[in-house]
Amino acid sequence: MTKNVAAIVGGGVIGGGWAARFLLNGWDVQVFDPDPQAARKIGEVLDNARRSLPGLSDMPLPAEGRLSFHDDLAEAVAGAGWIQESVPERLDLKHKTFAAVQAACDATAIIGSSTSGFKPSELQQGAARPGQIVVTHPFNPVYLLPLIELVPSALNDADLIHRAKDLLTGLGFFPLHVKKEIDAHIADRFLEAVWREALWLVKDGVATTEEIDEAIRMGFGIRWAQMGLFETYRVAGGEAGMRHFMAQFGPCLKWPWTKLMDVPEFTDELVDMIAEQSDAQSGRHSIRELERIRDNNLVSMMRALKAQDWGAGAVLNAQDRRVKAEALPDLDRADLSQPILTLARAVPLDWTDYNGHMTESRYLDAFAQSTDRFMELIGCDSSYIASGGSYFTAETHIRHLDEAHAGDRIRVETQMLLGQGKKLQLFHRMYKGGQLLATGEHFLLHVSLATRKPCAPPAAIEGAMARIARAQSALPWPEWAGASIRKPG
Ligand SMILES: NC(=O)C1=CN([C@@H]2O[C@H](COP(=O)(O)OP(=O)(O)OC[C@H]3O[C@@H](n4cnc5c(N)ncnc54)[C@H](O)[C@@H]3O)[C@@H](O)[C@H]2O)C=CC1
Ligand SMILES: C[N+](C)(C)CC(=O)CC(=O)[O-]
Repeated sequence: MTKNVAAIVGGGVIGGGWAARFLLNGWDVQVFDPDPQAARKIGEVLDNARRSLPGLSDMPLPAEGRLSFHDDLAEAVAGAGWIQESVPERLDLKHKTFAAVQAACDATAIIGSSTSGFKPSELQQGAARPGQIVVTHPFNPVYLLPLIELVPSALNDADLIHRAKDLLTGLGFFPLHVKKEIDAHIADRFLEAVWREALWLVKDGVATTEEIDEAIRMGFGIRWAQMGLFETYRVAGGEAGMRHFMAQFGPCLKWPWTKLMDVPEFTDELVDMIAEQSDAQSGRHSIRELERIRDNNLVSMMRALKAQDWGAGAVLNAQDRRVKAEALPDLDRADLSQPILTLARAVPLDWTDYNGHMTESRYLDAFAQSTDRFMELIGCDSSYIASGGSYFTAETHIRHLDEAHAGDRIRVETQMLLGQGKKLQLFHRMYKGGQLLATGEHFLLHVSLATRKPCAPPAAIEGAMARIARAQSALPWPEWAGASIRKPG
């Protein structure tokens, strides 16, 4: 398979985020940025991405790609299948950049622009191959947030849009196809409206930057992460839903609740006032610290949404399902004479504790995921469970042998000690590379979900367990299996 190569043209806040997203998804990344500090800055973004992105999923990311920096733009775009432009938001600079890129890049490569506001047709003006350039507008931090506004013009053909969607989806993004080009696309229209209103509130002395941020993050900001605007307001309409909501609150739009159409002038006085308030609010943290706090919160919230299979969480789950078959072997692909790989993933940020390592309860969480996978392998999958049979765990013994940290890749291999009738006894070993981190021994009983009592499993499950038992019969009994905590003295 040929290696995927991305070129990053402009490696600042956004280009650095794109570089991290590509690299951690296995792409080689070639960067062009005239800033002599670009390598350091991208290195710091990458450090943050490595601790946060891999653990967002319940499946492993591919091996990291190779990162290189180039003084020559032509060299940076050579061989790249995706070129992401993230130079400053100036149309003349973007045009100059596209001309230089197109003089050197592959004609079939996709050139995505991170522009926050320019329409694709504006970006394409004067280009050698206008149809090769499309808006792919990301959200900061690009390595964590799923949304990409994919905005084509009439000059982009269906094949390019299709390929762009596929590649972005493969990188774990949610490409939102914006069908009608418009200044500032969809999301930045909102952000600009909210930003203008906030500027007025500060300028008029109504609220400080801190009070405005509290008004957002203590209330509607949390709501918006899960239901957006329309679904939230539908619920707010009570049993009569959206119609009632509009009847009640529609007229307010004509009341003096909004100043949105006027833009406050960015006088030195206003800039100083906002910068000083912002320093007072958050100046005790460095920007990198704030980024880490933001990433911790985002990962925890998105993983909570995963558990609900909702919104951004559903996007992450869909990505996990796509890579699962590749990441975890089924019974026909596994070497059954050895312990079976039942978990491969990175340690998520929200699995770590005050000691700075994976907390004890998450060892059980990981082993429980391995047990679920083993159940799936023997035929106790979601459709079987829906039909009324399952396993309950009756006893567990975990030994914690070594530490794991956020972003570390871990895997669990499972030996079946007993799989007969209603009894299932599993011995999990958790590794980081070649290092044994923990063992978990679990005794389970097959049950009827109707009676909640133990009962024998059907022949298909018995058969799968017998197949594994035969294959693993030569494996030695694990040291510590059957043991419990020793009596003191
Ligand atoms: N910062 C944000 O929140 C977001 C920004 N964007 C968009 O991303 C683009 C980049 O913005 P930021 O990363 O925030 O800016 P930035 O100022 O952090 O980074 C721009 C980078 O481009 C480099 N650069 C300047 N001239 C260049 C050239 N001729 N060739 C290659 N690199 C060059 C600079 O050295 C700098 O590293 C803009 O179009 C912006 O609208 C999109 C989403 C969010
Ligand atoms: C402020 N901004 C217009 C650059 C914001 C964006 O484009 C998206 C984001 O990440 O908020």
